[in-house]
Amino acid sequence: MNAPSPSRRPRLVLASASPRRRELLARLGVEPDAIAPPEIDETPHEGELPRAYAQRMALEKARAVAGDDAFVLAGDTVVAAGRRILPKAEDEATARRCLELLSGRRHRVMSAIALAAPDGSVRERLSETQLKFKRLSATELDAYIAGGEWLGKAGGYAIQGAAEALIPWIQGSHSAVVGLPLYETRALLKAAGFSLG
Ligand SMILES: Cc1cn([C@H]2C[C@H](O)[C@@H](COP(=O)(O)OP(=O)(O)OP(=O)(O)O)O2)c(=O)[nH]c1=O
Repeated sequence: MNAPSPSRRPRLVLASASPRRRELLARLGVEPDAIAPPEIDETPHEGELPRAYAQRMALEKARAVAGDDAFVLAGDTVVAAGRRILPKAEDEATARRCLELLSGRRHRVMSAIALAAPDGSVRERLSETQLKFKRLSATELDAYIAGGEWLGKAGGYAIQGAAEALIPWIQGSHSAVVGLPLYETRALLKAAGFSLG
């Protein structure tokens, strides 16, 4: 293992542009030594299933960020309606289409994490959560869209905001839906030698 950093633990780079991942990591008492947004092609492969896609993305993000002497942590959160991978909503029309699809039904959120070690080895975990959206009326849908919280979110919603009031049922991990499954992340970091209490 590496020489201990001044914080007396291995160096850690968070390979993510997402402020939410940083905030969630802070809840484990971990402040990354550096943050490096990964630059990768996030296009799903033809016929790729949501779980495999989330795992591939987390792995590619971790590998895309050079670790030199540091561990690199990356995550990927995918909203799946059956075998379909819902897009990250970058415009209103996409968010609306996603929410119309999710309205009144159950869906899954796959949240994958990957931790690359300085020696090149990678540990991975996956968290799968099921959620149900209430059946959204046109007024509810319009109000949610007007709120703008969908921007940049997989599946066009953010459970950490107003959308939680539209979700009567969840089975799995709330933090995984927001972007970093805390239980799995803690386990991976501990297995890699981080002391997290
Ligand atoms: C479903 C859902 C997704 N999201 C977010 C989490 C992720 O940021 C985003 C899914 O996109 P990701 O590709 O997982 O992450 P990102 O592009 O935001 O950040 P990076 O790749 O740099 O780490 O959707 C929420 O914040 N709340 C939710 O309820």
